[in-house]
Amino acid sequence: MTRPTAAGAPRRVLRVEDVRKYFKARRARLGGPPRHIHAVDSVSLSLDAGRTLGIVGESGCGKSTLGRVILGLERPDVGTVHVGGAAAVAGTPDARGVVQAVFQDPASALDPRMTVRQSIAEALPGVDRATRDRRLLEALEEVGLTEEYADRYPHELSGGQQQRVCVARAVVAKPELILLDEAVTALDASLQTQVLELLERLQERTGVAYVFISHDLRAVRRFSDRVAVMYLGQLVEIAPATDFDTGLLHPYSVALRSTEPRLPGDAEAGVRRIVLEGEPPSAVDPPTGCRFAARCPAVEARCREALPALVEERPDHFVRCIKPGVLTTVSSTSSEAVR
Ligand SMILES: Nc1ncnc2c1ncn2[C@@H]1O[C@H](COP(=O)(O)OP(=O)(O)OP(=O)(O)O)[C@@H](O)[C@H]1O
Repeated sequence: MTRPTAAGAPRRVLRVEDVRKYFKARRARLGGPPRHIHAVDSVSLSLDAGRTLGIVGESGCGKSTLGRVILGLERPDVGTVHVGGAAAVAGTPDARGVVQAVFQDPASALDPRMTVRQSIAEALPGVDRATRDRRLLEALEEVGLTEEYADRYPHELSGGQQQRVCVARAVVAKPELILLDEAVTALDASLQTQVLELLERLQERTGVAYVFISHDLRAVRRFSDRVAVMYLGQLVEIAPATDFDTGLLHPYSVALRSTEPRLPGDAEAGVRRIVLEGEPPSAVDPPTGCRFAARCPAVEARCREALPALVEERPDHFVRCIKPGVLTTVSSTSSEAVR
């Protein structure tokens, strides 16, 4: 559900504009030139209230760094991030409370010396006690926990209950955007479903937007409205989640999608697995041209010459490739895949 503004247009709650985040890398040799890890490189995207943007890509492609920049925990070297309907700059006092986060490991996210009540109250600084208690109970109810959990310590809760407390702590300040960084990865399948359903209900009711970072492509596809695919610090594709099954256009996205484990009952006969050779190139001083060229099954000489732009190939579907759609996961014969 997208919450319309007074004028009827959707309310934008995240605007990432040409964000670059580089970290210093070790010099190749003593006295050699300084080198940088291009963790996030020229990423632009936006998100409206009530919508969910999934972010996927191999380990080290920059998903969490982008998340930390959105949260204001890292300052971008270039570019800006605006959060909330009032477009506060991430990391400034105006952005406080506008964005919250839920991370992978609830046990380490919760202070073992604090009760649930204390942990959640921390997210409401300066709020009087009566209001705080009321908001605490509302937040607990929101995540399906009763008042009796308020005075428990984290070790007295199951992993699923701990993650519910983390969600309650994230929602109690009524943020406009919540970053979910592998937020359900540590939970077993049925708990994952429960937490995702809880987040969906919350979104329908409040219009909160989610950025959902995950390695679990199945969960991303099911939970997100749009999916962004990152490779070596850059967006290579950003598309409606409905295009995720057979409509992906970048060879890397297609290969990534093809490695998703199939479950019994998946109606996907003819889907073939594309095994990528080699590791992603180093994020230190990445190659010119398409960053996926070294591993792309459909590479041509011109792919290495210049970095392709992110182009809108279909409505609301952007891809960074000079031959979009050259690879498909669905093949009419088991060997055909590269056209
Ligand atoms: N504080 C840091 N200092 C130096 N390098 C960093 C730092 N944080 C991240 N990096 C590097 O930036 C790149 C992107 O890392 P990031 O953690 O954002 O990737 P990721 O896609 O979230 O990976 P994963 O899925 O494994 O969490 C990697 O090369 C990583 O080593």
